[in-house]
Amino acid sequence: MKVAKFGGSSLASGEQIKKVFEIVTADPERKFVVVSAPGKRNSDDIKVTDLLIEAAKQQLRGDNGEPLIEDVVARYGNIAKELDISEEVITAIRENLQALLHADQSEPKRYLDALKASGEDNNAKLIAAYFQRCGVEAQYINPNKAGLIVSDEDGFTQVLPESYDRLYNLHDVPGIVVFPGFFGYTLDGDVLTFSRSGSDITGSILANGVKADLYENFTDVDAVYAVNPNVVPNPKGIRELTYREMRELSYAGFSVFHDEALIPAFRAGIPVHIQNTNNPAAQGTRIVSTRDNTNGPVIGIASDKGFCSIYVSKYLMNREVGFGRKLLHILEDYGVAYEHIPSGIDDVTLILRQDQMKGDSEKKIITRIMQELHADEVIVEHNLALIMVVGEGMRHNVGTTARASKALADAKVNIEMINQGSSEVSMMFGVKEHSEEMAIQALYHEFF
Ligand SMILES: Nc1ncnc2c1ncn2[C@@H]1O[C@H](COP(=O)(O)OP(=O)(O)O)[C@@H](O)[C@H]1O
Ligand SMILES: N[C@@H](CC(=O)OP(=O)(O)O)C(=O)O
Repeated sequence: MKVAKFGGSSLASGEQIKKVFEIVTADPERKFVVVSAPGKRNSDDIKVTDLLIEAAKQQLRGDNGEPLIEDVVARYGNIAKELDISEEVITAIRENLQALLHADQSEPKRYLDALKASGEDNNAKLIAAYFQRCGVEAQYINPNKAGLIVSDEDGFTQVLPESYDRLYNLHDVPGIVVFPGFFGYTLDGDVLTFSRSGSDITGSILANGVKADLYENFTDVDAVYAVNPNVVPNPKGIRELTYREMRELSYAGFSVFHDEALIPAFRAGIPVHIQNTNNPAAQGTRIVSTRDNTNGPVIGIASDKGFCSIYVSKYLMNREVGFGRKLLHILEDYGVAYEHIPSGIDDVTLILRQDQMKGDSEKKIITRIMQELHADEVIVEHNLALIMVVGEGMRHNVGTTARASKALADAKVNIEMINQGSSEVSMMFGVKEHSEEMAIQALYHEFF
C-alpha cells in the first residue's frame, strides 16, 4: 500500500488534477492520496495559501479580506469548471471560506491557521468530488476525524505520537482516501498548520500511520538534483540518497522536500520516492536507509540565505565553567534559536537566522554579552549564506574539505566560516550572500 502526496504545482489547475487522477488510478496500491492547496500555474501566479494568508492578515488589521477570498473561490471555480464538477461544490467552498473569514479573531494565530489550512481542506474535497465524478470510489477524510492530533508546545506544530495508531484505521475506509495536507487538530479541536510546504510532513505521518510500503512524493521535477536547478542549469539528478543526506540537504535549502518530513517515514523504515507529476515515467529519486557509495564523496550541495553570526572571543574561554550556558541563556531571553555553534579555544561563533533579531534585540544581546560575560570582543556579521556540501561518501574520502576550499578560493569566494560539526555526512561554509551563487557553481563543477 502506498501514500501518494501531490504538491501545489501538481494541483494548480484542472489539467494538473487530471494528471493526478491518471497517476493514482494507474496503480491500485495508491490508496492514500495527500493533497496540497492549488499552487502556482506559472511563475507570476500566486499560491492559494498565500492568498489566504494575505486575506487573514488584512482582516486582522481591520481591512477587508473579502476580495482576496473571492480570488480564492475563483481559483477553485476555474478548476471545477475544467473538471466539470457541480456548482454545489464551489458554493460549499465559498460558504466555508466566508465562515472562516468572519470567525472569532481573539486568538490571531489560530484564526490565521484555520484560514491557511482551508486551502488544502477545500482542495481535498474538490479532488474527492472529481474522483467520484469519474466513477472511482474515493472519499475526503478530515484530519480530525482520522485522528491527526498535533500540539504547538515548543512554538511549532508537532504530531502527537498517539496519532499514528489512530491513522491506521484509515485502512477501513473503502476506496481511495483523499487527505488534506499541511495541518492537524489540537486535542481541543483547533486547526494548527505545519510550517510552509508542510503537506510533505502530513504525507510522511500518514505513511507511518498506515504502515505504507512506500511514500511517493509527486512534484514538478524529474528528480532531486545535486544542486538547485535554478542556480545551475540542468544539474545532475540523484537516483538514490539516504535519509540523513536528504535531511541535511532539505534543511540547507533543497525546497523540493520539507526537512521535517523525513523523520516519520524514517522511523517506520518507509522509503520515499520523489517523482514528477508531469513526467511520471521519469525514474525520480529514492530516499532510503543505506545506499552504495560509488558516486564519489559528495551527493548534493544546498544553500540558504538569511543568516547572521555573532562572534564572541574571550581569553581562556575554555577554562570558564558555564560560559556557553550563560551565552545561550542570553539568546533564550530574547526568544532567539541558534543553528550552529562552531568554536575554538578562546572564541565561539553563534550562527542564527537573522530575521529573529527584532527591533533593538541585537544591540541588547551584544551589550549583555559584553557586560555580563566580560567578552573581549563581539562581532556581528549580517547577510550570510550557508552552503552545505553533503555526502555519506565524505567519511571514507580524504581531502574533500581541501577540494571544496580550493574551488571556492579559485572562484574568489571568501569563506567567512567553516563548520564540519558532528555530522559525519556534511560540511558547511558560511559566505556573504552576494557570493552564494558563485560558490554553488564553483563547488558543483568541482564535485560533478
Ligand atoms: N536540488 C533540487 N532538486 C530539485 N528541485 C529543487 C532543488 N532545489 C530546489 N528545487 C525546487 O523545488 C521545486 C519543487 O518544490 P515545490 O515547489 O515545493 O513543489 P510542490 O509544489 O510539488 O510542493 C522545484 O520546482 C525546484 O525549483
Ligand atoms: N500549501 C502549503 C503547504 C504545502 O505543502 O504546499 P506545497 O506542496 O505547494 O509546497 C504551502 O504553500 O506552504
